[in-house]
Amino acid sequence: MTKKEFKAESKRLLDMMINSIYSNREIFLRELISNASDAIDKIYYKALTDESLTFAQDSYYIKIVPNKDDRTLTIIDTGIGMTKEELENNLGTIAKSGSLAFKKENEVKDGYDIIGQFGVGFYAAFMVADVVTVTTKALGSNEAYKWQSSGADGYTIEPCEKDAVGTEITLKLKENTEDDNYDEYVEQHRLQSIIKKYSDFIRYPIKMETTESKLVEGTDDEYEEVIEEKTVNSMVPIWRKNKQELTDEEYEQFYKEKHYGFDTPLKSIHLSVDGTIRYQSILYIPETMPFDYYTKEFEKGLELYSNGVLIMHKCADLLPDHFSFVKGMVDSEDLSLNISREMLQQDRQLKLIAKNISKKIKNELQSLLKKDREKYEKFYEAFGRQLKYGVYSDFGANKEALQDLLMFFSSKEKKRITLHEYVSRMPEDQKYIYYASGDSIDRIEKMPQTEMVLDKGYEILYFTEDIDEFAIKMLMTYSEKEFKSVSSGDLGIEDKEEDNSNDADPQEHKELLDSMKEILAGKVKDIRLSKRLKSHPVCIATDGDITIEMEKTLNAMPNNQHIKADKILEINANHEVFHSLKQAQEQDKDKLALYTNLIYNQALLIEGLPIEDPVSFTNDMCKVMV
Ligand SMILES: Nc1ncnc2c1ncn2[C@@H]1O[C@H](COP(=O)(O)OP(=O)(O)OP(=O)(O)O)[C@@H](O)[C@H]1O
Repeated sequence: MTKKEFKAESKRLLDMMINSIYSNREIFLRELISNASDAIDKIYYKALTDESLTFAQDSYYIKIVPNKDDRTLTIIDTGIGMTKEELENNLGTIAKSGSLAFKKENEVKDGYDIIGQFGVGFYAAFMVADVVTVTTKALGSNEAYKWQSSGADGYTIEPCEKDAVGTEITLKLKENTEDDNYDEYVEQHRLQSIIKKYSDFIRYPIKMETTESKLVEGTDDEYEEVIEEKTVNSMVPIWRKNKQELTDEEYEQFYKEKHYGFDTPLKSIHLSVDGTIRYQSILYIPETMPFDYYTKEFEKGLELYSNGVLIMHKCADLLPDHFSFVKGMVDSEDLSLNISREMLQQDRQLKLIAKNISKKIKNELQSLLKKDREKYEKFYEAFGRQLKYGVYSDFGANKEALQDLLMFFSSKEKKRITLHEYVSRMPEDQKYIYYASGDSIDRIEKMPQTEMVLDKGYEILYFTEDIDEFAIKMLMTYSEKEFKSVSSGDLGIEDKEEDNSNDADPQEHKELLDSMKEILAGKVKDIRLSKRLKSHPVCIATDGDITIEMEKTLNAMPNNQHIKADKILEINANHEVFHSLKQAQEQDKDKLALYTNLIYNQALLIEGLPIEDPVSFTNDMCKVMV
């Protein structure tokens, strides 16, 4: 049996390459600039082993020359150039990467890493150009060649004149159509912004003539157009610099330049990891919440670079949702990119980096909490809610990692404290971590249910956000202590023997409680004598897992399932109101119904719950007054 080779329809292949690989046309410039940078790198590598060569970094550059009249864009480099044979091989064969071959031959190391690997980037030029002309002179050669192609039809190669070693690629831009404007690729500002976006950290200067309007010397209102050659890229990626050499101002400057936010970041984290996967990263904890943070429009993610070239603007997979506020970038030379560089071929490396980054962020936040409380509180004010979501979501998968970053307002301290701080000062006889939920600190402070817990000298955490109780339910315990709502049926507080002020006998008042239960049938699950009330006559407690605040939150959700908390009406047997109830029970059943309804509605009001029938409530009030 003879084995046959596959044939390829090269015209169709080229057409597919040009039109299907990239989703964004502007990246043609990134590809050509990366090739130019690779070509210069190759001289650098050659110079390492060839003593007759010296590599003077300053003499190498890339130049972008737009020509509006001819509608051409030329990319010039002072790199290694190509011989006639290399032109044939590299630009005449699709998917042949001279750069990859070079990398393998020269065992490229030490950070000057060559970008090209697939042998397709060059053809991106045909996304914007009808005709591409390459003139090139290889290092060490006296001959120069011109390669020209209009795409699928093939190419020509002929000798030409060129003094300097290097390559010049001229694109004759396509004609504009109704939908597409190609003129933008000869516009100075547009080109500058594409270079800044993708190629800002190419190691060699990318030069361009720029026209700027400047004040004429000696005048104060006369301007003239000045043409200057400028380097438009920053060249040295700040993340490749040594941490010790960088100042806070430089990190802040980078944050602003990259438009990560308008604020001044609270903290920057600079990572340089050289493990199973190598990467560098600069991360920021912003100071203020972006205006769209809690909207559908907000996109989390970090910038992803491969060898200093931007691959993805917002790589969401690098950040877990609970740290979605983090801004910054990651650069790695170890990513397996797909052919368009728009995606990654496998996400194992990305997962590793993401895991690593997530750990670092957590550690940095923890150290901020320890070392700079004020800053941490500022951070928590803006993004604490997201951490609580993090505890709750994914069925609590991250709760352990996040629990020590949480803070809640304390009844004792009158400011936010951590769970660790709470537990570490719990009196020995205190079994639970107590919390009270309500709309605001003010309201919670006035809640009758807190009386007994406070009286015992126990601290209460105030929950004012709807997510709080859900997060805590997911956490279940902290340091082996369970959480308990001050409104829950059983507070788990044992009365000291001498304190029997709340020890009224329920049996003794059974008849009254039963009559009241009948009056409030369907509204409350039970009526009990309270152990927690001191000065207030009445409150609502709950049995079971659903508390009043949770009921409110669940019922405010779009898929409202009318979930109800099991409400218990608690009455303070030591309060004068209780005696009035007792009297009414004995003398006037209508009065008992009136009083019972009144105190029930009062309890609802205190909880911030709506009164079912406000008109009959006010009528009842009037009846008491007249
Ligand atoms: N400006 C240049 N100077 C010298 N050689 C070049 C230049 N541009 C391209 N080449 C050669 O042509 C080859 C093919 O380039 P092309 O951009 O298609 O692929 P690549 O850069 O190797 O890989 P990738 O598709 O990953 O960018 C390169 O590998 C390189 O050998």
